[in-house]
Amino acid sequence: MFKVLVSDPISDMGIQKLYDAADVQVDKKTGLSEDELAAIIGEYDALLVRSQTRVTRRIMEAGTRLKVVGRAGVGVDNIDLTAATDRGIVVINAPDGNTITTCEHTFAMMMALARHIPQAYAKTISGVWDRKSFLGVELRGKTLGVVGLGRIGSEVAKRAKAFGMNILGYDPFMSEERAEKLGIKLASVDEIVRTADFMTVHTPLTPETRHMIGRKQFEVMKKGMRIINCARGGIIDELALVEAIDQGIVAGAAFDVFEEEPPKPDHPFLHHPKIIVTPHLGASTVEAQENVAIDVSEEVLHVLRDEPFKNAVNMPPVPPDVAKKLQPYFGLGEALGRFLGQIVTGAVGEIIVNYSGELADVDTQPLTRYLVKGVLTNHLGVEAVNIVNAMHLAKQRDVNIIVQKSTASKGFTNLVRLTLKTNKEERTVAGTLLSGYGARIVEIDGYSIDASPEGILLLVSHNDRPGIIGRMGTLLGSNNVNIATMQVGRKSIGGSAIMVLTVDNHVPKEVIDQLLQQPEINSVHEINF
Ligand SMILES: NC(=O)C1=CN([C@@H]2O[C@H](COP(=O)(O)OP(=O)(O)OC[C@H]3O[C@@H](n4cnc5c(N)ncnc54)[C@H](O)[C@@H]3O)[C@@H](O)[C@H]2O)C=CC1
Ligand SMILES: O=C(O)C(=O)COP(=O)(O)O
Repeated sequence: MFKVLVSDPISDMGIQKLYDAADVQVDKKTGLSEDELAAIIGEYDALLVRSQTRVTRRIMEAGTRLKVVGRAGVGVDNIDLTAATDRGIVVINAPDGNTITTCEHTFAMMMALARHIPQAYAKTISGVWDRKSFLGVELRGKTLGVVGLGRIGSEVAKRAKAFGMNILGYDPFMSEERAEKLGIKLASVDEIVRTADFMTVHTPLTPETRHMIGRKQFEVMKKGMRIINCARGGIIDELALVEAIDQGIVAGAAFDVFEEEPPKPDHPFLHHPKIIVTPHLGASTVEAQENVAIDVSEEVLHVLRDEPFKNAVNMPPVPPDVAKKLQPYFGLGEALGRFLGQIVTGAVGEIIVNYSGELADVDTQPLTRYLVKGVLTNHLGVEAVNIVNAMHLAKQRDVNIIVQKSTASKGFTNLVRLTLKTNKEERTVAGTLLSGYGARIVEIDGYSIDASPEGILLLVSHNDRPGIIGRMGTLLGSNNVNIATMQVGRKSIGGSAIMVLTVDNHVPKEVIDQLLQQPEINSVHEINF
């Protein structure tokens, strides 16, 4: 008999399958403190939560029988994924069940924003009949910019067409063909902020999306823009947004999510006449709550019964024989993926992996998952991609994965070469596992190099001229960025060259901009592992 604990308010209809299962006993105990949960979790095989229960390392460790944690929703911010993975506990979420509901909430916010509904409601019920202050705008004929065209963003775009809106969209994983089918004109974030009338974001919160709409974007933004965020707090810089509204650049904003939830009582959004807010209600409908509960219950049953499951958000254990051979390469594979994922521009259409040397004779499938995971992590977020779903996510995005094997390994006993083809460029990195030294990057876009894929790297492409290296050092040094190691690669004297620096701290955006203004420096990328 499997024992399942439901510790948050989850739809009873949705988890009926668990109640009906002859091999499952369900207990519902909501509102437990961490101490109370830690005291009882040892009896359970599965834990079902929403966002309230904090499933900490302590809970995972006390859950000696715990095989699976199910999240009835998308975000798993409240679950310690590393602790779950360490303990071999599978974490399941329900990514599809609340898509439409959140999309509809986005529209509710967009229309409330366009017609000042919350402000007009408040005034009317206060006894003031004010028809002058709330002149709205139509959606028809306006341009909507959608940043993030995944499940929710694509549905928003579809519905916006029914309102007669023109759609501009940005997502590094959206191909021209899919965009065309959805009636979306692909554009950069810059084009969107300069030309759209409304703008909505639907990305996860990642280092790349944090403050992706900030001061710089507000400076060039079309006057009168209206902005909606029903994704995650922090994608739009809150303080910069308030400034942009006060300067008359942004006409209004509608937010369901905050950088800190719940927001402090003095948060400027809560007192601004042009900002409307809801308390993270995006997924809160009867239907979505039922859907996510059904999906997560089914998946939890699969895990408990040792049947195949698909929505795991952490890493499942790898079979011991495969692990023994490949485990040492997993870190290298993921690092190569993360490296290229952070430097390519354009929509990734093809991932080509070439294994050579001693890897040519091994079943490298699990390793390929790590490479693909690394590539996708940069855009989809650490929470969304794991080795279970990496290939599935790539396929969903029409990304073609090609695996090749060859015996030529440039003198290395093993070599992993990764190439990404996007609609704009093709880039390659190769790495090896050196016994005693660990993972090394040995080639970048055909330049020989020797760098360790860890910490923070700076990749600079420049023209091979005297003085560049010195200028780089001076500029970084004067901005308090300490260089730990430096490698230079070139194909011919005076030709194009690359520099790979390991730095001890993040390089501020302004410093990268200063580097880019230097003559002979063509591109600069900070890469985080
Ligand atoms: N307010 C609420 O209650 C809810 C919020 N959400 C949030 O909504 C967001 C979207 O959810 P889904 O559509 O289900 O996720 P998804 O994974 O289907 O879509 C996210 C999309 O963002 C794209 N993306 C990543 N980095 C990007 C970048 N730098 N620029 C442009 N696009 C980028 C990805 O390629 C992906 O297609 C997530 O943050 C999720 O947590 C989801 C459900 C309810
Ligand atoms: O599913 C998500 O990511 C959400 O943001 C909704 O979370 P909730 O279950 O409403 O706390």
